[in-house]
Amino acid sequence: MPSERIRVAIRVRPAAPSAIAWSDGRVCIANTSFRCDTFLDETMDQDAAYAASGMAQLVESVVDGYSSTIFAYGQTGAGKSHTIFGPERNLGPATNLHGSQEGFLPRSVAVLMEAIERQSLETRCSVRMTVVEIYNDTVHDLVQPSGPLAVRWSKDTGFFLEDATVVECSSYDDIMHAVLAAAANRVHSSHHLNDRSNRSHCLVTIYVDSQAIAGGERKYGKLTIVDLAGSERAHDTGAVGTQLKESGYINKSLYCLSQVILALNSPRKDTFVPFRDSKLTMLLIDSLGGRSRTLMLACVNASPQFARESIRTLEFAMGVARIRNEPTVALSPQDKLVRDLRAEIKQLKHENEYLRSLSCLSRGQSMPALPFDGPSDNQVDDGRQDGIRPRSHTITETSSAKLVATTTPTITKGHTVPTSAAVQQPRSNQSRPRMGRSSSKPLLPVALPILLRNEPVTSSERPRKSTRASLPLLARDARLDPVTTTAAAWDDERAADLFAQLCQL
Ligand SMILES: Nc1ncnc2c1ncn2[C@@H]1O[C@H](COP(=O)(O)OP(=O)(O)OP(=O)(O)O)[C@@H](O)[C@H]1O
Repeated sequence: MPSERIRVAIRVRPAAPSAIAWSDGRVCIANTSFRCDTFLDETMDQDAAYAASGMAQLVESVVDGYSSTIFAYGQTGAGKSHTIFGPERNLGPATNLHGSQEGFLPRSVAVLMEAIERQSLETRCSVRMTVVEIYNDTVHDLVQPSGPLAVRWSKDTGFFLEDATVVECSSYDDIMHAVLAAAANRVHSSHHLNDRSNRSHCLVTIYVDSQAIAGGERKYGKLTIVDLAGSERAHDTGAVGTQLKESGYINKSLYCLSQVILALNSPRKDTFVPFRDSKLTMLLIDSLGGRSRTLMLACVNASPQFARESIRTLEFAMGVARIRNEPTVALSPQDKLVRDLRAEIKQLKHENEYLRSLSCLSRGQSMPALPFDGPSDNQVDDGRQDGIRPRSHTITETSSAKLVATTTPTITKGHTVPTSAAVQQPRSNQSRPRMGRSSSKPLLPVALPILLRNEPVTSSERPRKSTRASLPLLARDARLDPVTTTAAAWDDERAADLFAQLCQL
């Protein structure tokens, strides 16, 4: 999957009067406007907000081995927990979700379990989950509360939680029971802006391991749903004592998050990204600039009283929206090694082929037959799933000769040649071949750069009309690599016809 930007949806908590307006793809608060992907206005219920957010597509890709993250950010009382968990928190069976006020989490679990069910005839999946909170910059298990959990680093898996309780689940109800029990253990308290304010960041992570029943690669998808604690100012909340201390930790970890986002948006590629500065940023490393597909819910209160805080939330969201992630399928180390080696072999074959053709050209010889005909279909790893991108264009056997001849320098099945910038001209003019009867122009210097660049032939570059006489002869040859074919035509009068054929297709 190509790299993709983190998407941002703005969720508005209703208030009357409202300070927030939306027009032409922009949100406007107190004369400040922001562009945004998705605007979930105050009239939308949870059903409509979930459908418009696009979260369901991210959740479904978890079954294919991708990581997806949704995180809710915003001022205290802006509706983060309402959006993620729903108002009542007495979550019912999946069938009751439609039309209810349940939040994004139960809806995502329902979508996930449906996707697993749909694939159950071909794919075997196992589901596990953890629920933790980060309170005062220490991580606590919410499934079986105990002492703080250590965050460790491993070369293979990145940051991970040591000894977190992992719950095996086989149904929607299993997951929701665990989530509910865990949510009840979360630290909360009351202040001026929220009767039930969460004092910690909560991370629900659902792991989906999948493998085709017929065998093959084992994939490790992951869905992370994060309800962040709200940014707050002691002046507004009236926090003192423990609450004030909690407030300090919340704001510090959100500040670390903003520093990570600032660094990720730096134009300098070597900018240090301070992921290690807080537990929150360590655990979100995959979701920000990593291999996850991520959606941010920027929660704002529509009341004019909170316009300043809402603007700060949206400024933060605009920074997040510039970050690009590289969604990647997570494989077992063995499967990953096999994939990488296949991709490397394929690349080396291409390079070898290209060097052989260059070497033949520079000696003025036709190119000997290649020892292989490109990787067979079941060997080809097109890299689409694990984010490996080929270094130059590739055309498959099914591509038409027209495409081959006019739009790309690449020709035979799965073979690739570098772009024209890398192509060298023959060293000596004397050794250059001449065009056939119909032209005295040397063929190669004219034809090769045209064939190897990624543009059609212009009218001034076309050979004279008479050189196009015997096109049918070369119709089949036009499917061949132009480097190979042109090289074969060094000492051959058919070269001009070949060139004409390629120009005409
Ligand atoms: N879209 C909405 N529609 C109706 N009520 C909402 C909406 N959003 C939030 N609320 C209500 O506003 C109150 C505060 O919301 P919530 O607890 O979700 O805020 P929060 O951002 O999670 O706050 P904190 O960071 O302090 O935990 C709740 O009573 C909630 O039901």
